[in-house]
Amino acid sequence: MHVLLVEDEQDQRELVANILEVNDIKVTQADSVESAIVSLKNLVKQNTLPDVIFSDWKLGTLTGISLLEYVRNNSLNIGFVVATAYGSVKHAIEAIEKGADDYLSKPFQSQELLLAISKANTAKSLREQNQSLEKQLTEQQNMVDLVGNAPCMQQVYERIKRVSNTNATVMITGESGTGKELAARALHQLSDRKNNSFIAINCGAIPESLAEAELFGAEKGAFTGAIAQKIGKIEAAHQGTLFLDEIGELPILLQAKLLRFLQEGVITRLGSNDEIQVDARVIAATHRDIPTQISKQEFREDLYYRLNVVPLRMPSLKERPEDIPKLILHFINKFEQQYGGQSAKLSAPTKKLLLDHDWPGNVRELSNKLERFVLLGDEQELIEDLTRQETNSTNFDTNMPQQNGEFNIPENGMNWDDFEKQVLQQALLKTKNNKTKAAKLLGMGYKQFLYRIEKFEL
Ligand SMILES: Nc1ncnc2c1ncn2[C@@H]1O[C@H](COP(=O)(O)OP(=O)(O)OP(=O)(O)O)[C@@H](O)[C@H]1O
Repeated sequence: MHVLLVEDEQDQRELVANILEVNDIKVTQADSVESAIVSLKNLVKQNTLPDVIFSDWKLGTLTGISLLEYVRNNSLNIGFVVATAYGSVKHAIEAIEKGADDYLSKPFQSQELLLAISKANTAKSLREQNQSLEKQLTEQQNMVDLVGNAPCMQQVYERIKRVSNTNATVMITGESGTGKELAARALHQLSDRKNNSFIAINCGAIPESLAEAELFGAEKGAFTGAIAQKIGKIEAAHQGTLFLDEIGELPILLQAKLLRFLQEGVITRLGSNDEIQVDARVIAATHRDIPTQISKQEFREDLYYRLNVVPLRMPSLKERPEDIPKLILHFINKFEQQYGGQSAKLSAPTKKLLLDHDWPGNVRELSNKLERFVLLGDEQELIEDLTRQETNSTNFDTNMPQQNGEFNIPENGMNWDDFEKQVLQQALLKTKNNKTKAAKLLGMGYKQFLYRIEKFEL
């Protein structure tokens, strides 16, 4: 332990220093508030702050309180003990009020001195622990949008924390609705770039003909309809984060241009020859299996390796059923606040249904269902919705490969895209092209359904 001892009477100071040193405590001595502050400044520079300051109350024309104020105002975490004259309770109270950890009335025994110093040292360590817990809490708070404590989610948080403050490219994989975008936002929030832009672009949602201008920008007149200069999403993310959602949908031509940006940090707007330096941290996400796309030559392998520097897999909701109760509470509170405070309560059997549900649409599906429940307050509707979905998923009256009411992958494999397209087509057929009903039939959000039927141009 290291103590800064402040006492203007030399005999007294040496006596106290002696007691401390005999007990293996390192002592730095000062004879006034001013010289104590000079010592502290030097110790701060050398990064060797004392653990405790033991200061006399009366120090020339000043008091130990001036030193205490200096320490606390400069947020120096040091234990502080004030030695007050015998019987001056007023001073003791003032010292404690101003943030001293303890006081000692003179004269004192050596054991009392050591005890007070040790108490102040403990108080300082507790403050240190508190600060570190608070810091962790703030970090957690920043990831507050991601709800869930399951071990697989803890691993996600751990990885997010570890890589957030680097510029490494992160490739987030996981089924639709597992929180890939939320994870990307958390990475941005926890980085030094947090005060700059977070620009998200869904590579699957822009028509191929406009994708280049969207990403890289375009000069006025670069193509028909380019009536003004357009700043692309990459440029807009300068000094911030660029989130490329559904990266697997990026047209192969643009994959080459994106690779160039990742390698050289420069872009060229459509219709221009000038190179523009852009400093953007790139995060990509996909629910598709990129290695399969690579084998079909739909995705560039070199781009994949450049993007997949840090892989982050978002677990499906099925993998973390223990988080469902927490998520239910979270969404009910969220939507109650959003739509004005009526209190929506779920009965135990409905909670059980939610727990047993398969959640093909993951957290997004849960969120959509609970939003509707809070809005309509109709528990029966929620129950019917959940049971209907279960029945539908086990009773395909279709020409799709199945046996005993259970879907089976044919021995010679199948084409997932064709399968998805067929399911979407059937949902539209069954609902006479009513997209809202078709989305509901598939347990999907309306937007998610639209995005998929646009993907297959249905
Ligand atoms: N862990 C979670 N905690 C709270 N909300 C979540 C969580 N995961 C997802 N959500 C919510 O679910 C919805 C979908 O999340 P998000 O858009 O991040 O998923 P995604 O994986 O990017 O989906 P997609 O692949 O379809 O784009 C959002 O409303 C989001 O707020």
